[in-house]
This record gives sequence, structure tokens and C-alpha cells, in this order.
Amino acid sequence: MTTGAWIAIAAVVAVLLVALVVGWALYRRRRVSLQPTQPAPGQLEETKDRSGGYKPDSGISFSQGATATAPPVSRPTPPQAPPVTPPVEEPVTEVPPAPVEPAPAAPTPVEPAPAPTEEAPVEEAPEVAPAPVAPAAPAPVEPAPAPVEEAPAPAPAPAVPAPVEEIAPTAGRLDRLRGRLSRSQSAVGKSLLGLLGGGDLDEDSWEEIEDTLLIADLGSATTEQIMTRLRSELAAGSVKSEADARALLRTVLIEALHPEFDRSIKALPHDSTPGVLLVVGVNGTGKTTSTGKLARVLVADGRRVLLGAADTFRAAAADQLQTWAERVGAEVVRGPEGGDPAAIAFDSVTKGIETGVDVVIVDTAGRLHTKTGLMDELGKVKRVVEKRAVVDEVLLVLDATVGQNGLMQARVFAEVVDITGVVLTKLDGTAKGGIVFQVQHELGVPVKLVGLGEGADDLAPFEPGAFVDALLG
Ligand SMILES: Nc1nc2c(ncn2[C@@H]2O[C@H](COP(=O)(O)OP(=O)(O)OP(=O)(O)O)[C@@H](O)[C@H]2O)c(=O)[nH]1
Repeated sequence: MTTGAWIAIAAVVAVLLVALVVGWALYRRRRVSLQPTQPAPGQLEETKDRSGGYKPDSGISFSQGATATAPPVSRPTPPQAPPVTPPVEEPVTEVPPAPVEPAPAAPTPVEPAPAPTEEAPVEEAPEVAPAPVAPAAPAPVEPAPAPVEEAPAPAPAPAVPAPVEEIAPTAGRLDRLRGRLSRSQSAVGKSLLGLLGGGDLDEDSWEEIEDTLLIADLGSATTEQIMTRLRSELAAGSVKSEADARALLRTVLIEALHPEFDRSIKALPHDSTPGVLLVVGVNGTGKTTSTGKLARVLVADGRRVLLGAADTFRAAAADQLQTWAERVGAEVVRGPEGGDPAAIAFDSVTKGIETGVDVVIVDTAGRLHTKTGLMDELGKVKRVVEKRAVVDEVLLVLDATVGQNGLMQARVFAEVVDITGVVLTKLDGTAKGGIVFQVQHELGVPVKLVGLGEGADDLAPFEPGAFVDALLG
């Protein structure tokens, strides 16, 4: 080979070497230029957080989305929320051993490589050796803190959907609530006792008794009945002491409350169908709240409950009922906002039959104040439900604080549908518990339950004796 040939080969080799070096330099520069996207620690952490959560549970993306949105949105999918919890805890330990993962999760597959290399140039130019070493050290350091910080954030959200709550025993519930009732009501009883215990009564005193009864919302019919009894007993000389007066008043008031009424809730299942309860009433009276409270009581008694959210007027009402259902571990059937209440009621009972629950409670819409509209809607709900099962109870929810208005509502509802019982709510917020007397007198059906607060367990059976005792203080 000639010298010229050797020179030519050397030149080619030299060119190749130069090309390699230049290529390598350009490659490194390009990597560095990509780095700026990483400096945003927040973004890096987010990426890592996603992948960290993704590993333990396939539903992680879903749960994160739900978490970010809002509690009400996460509620519709309770079964998927719980699994999110474990994934959040595990990533903390899993990330360090797998520093490679955070990188691949980055925007593109190209970036992973640059990440490690960025550190390399800081140390030396060497091609191979430094690269593996450098990335190993710095990269893991960053990823580690990221997931640790992120972990606490997602954690609280999955905790929101929370497990089924413990339900207070139903036995003795009225006792616990009696104090609350008596605080608002006992003034009436004390006033009556003060008058009756004073011995012989003049007409002014009788008038005062009558006024007290009327002001307490007992209604004219019940008041008249009570006055007659009291007058005859006092005329017969049966009241000689304050204790006698109290005993008489107690007896007369209890009698006026019809203690013989059957106040049991008809919620037991039939042979092949669940017990079906319709809860009706004007919006705002406490319909949904009472439905939820009742579901708690039934669940506490070992019943399987399904709640039907047929109040489609307000989307929040269905959310509210769903929240109650989740809290007590009941199933729920709901439809689209503005959907047909009768269709949802029908679907609820159908599902209740299919899944073999013990009780289906349907929270109906009560937005219509006109009798015709109410008749159309409520009548349809009942008719449709009756195609699948017997309706065991139609509970009318009335707000005790609205007094005579409640009575007017009761009349309208009673004309539209056969009321089987009354739930009198917010008795804790009024001194006019006398509405109990009027409602029963007007409708001829018993007050079966009373709401004595906003708490989940503030629903009690109505017992005439206990109620009068609370009234008399
Ligand atoms: N103090 C007190 N508040 C009650 C009672 N029952 C219900 N409430 C409150 O009354 C308000 C209305 O209750 P809801 O259950 O939403 O009434 P609703 O009739 O279902 O009304 P919509 O949801 O509009 O259909 C809520 O703030 C309840 O917490 C009760 O017995 N005592």
C-alpha cells in the first residue's frame, strides 16, 4: 500500500472520529436542552404521583379524578373509592427501588434518557462510565421526596367516602332525646300545671288554660275536648293537689293523642317482595333527612334497605339521599335530574325485588303545591309502584315549626294519597308541639315518628306517654 493510501485511510478515520465526537457533543447538548422541562419539580412530582398510585390499583386514575372533583361526585361510585387508599400508602416504599419508573412516565420516551445524562456532564465528559453512575445517584433522590409529599394529599380524599357509620341503638332513643324535646315544650305544660294546681278555677283561669292550649297549636277541636274533660274532673272534685292536677292533665292529654293507634312502621318484607314505604311531603320539611334516618334505624335492626331517590326536582336531593345510603350501607337507585319520579320509584322497587332487600323506601318529589299537579305526580308514583309490590306505608313528613301551614299540607296530601302515618320533624325547634294533636285529629292517622334534631339518629318513635311527660316537664 502506498503512503498516499495510508494517509487517505488515516484521514477517513480522523474524519470518522471527529464526526463521532461532534455527534456525541450534539447529542449531549440536545439532552441538556430537553432538561429545562424537568426543572419544574411540581410537574415531575405529579407525574411520579400518578405512576406511583397506578401500580397498586388499576382504578387509580379514576379515583384520583373523583378525588379532585368533589366529594359529591365521588359518592356515586363508593365501591371504587376504597381501593384507592392502599395504593397511596404503598408508593412510598416502592418508588426508591424503582427510580427508572418515574422517568418513563415523563412526557415522552425520549426524555428519560436525558434525565440521567444531565448529571453526567457536570462530572465529566466520559461517554459510558459516568452516565450510568450519575443518573443513578441524583435521579432517585428526586423521585423519592416527590411521592412522599404527594402521598398525604390523595390520602384524605379516599377517606371521605368512608366506611359505613355506626348506628346508635334505637332502644331508649326517646329517652336520650326527651331533654331536647322538653326544653322547647315544657313551658306549655308548666303553665297548665300552674293554673290547674291553684285550686278552684275562675273563668279567667279557664280561659287562660284554653288560650294556652290553642297557642300551643292543639287546635280548637282538641282544645275543646280537653277543656270539657278537665272541667268535669275538677267539678267532680277529683283534683285536690298539684300532683292530682298533673296526673289528670297527663291522662287527658295522653287520651287525646290516641294511644290505641298502631304506630309500628310497616316495613317487614312479604313472601316475595320487600316492604315498600313512600315518603311524601313538601320540599324542605325534612323528607330526605327523615328517609335517611329511618334507613339507619332499619339497618340497625338488621334489615337490608334500598332507597329510591324519586325526588328528581333538585339534583342535590338525590345526592343527599345517596350520601345517607352510603353512610348506612343501604343501596340506592337514582335517576337523572328532572327525570320521571314514577319511573325511579318503579325502578327502585324492581331492583329491591331483584336484590332481595327487606325494605324499599322511596323519597318522592313534593314540589307541587297545586292539588292537580300533586295528584298527577304522587298518584302516578303510587300506581306504578303498585304494579310491582304492595305499598305498605305512605308516610307524610310535616314540619312542626310551620304550624297551621303543615295542617293545610296534610289536608292536600291526604286527598291525593292514603296517608298511613305522619313523621313530624323539627319538633326540637318549636314550642308548638301541639300540632301533633291536630294532625292526628285532622287525618285520623297516627304520628309515628318525630324528628328531634338534625343529627343522624335524631329520629324517634312517637309515644304519647313520653311526649306528654316531656310536655309537662
Ligand atoms: N332541627 C331539625 N332539623 C331538621 C329535622 N329534620 C330535618 N331537618 C333539617 O331540615 C332541612 C331540610 O331537610 P331535607 O331532608 O333536605 O328536606 P326535604 O323535605 O327532603 O327537602 P328537599 O331536599 O328540598 O326535597 C335540613 O337542613 C335538615 O337537616 C329535625 O327533626 N330537626
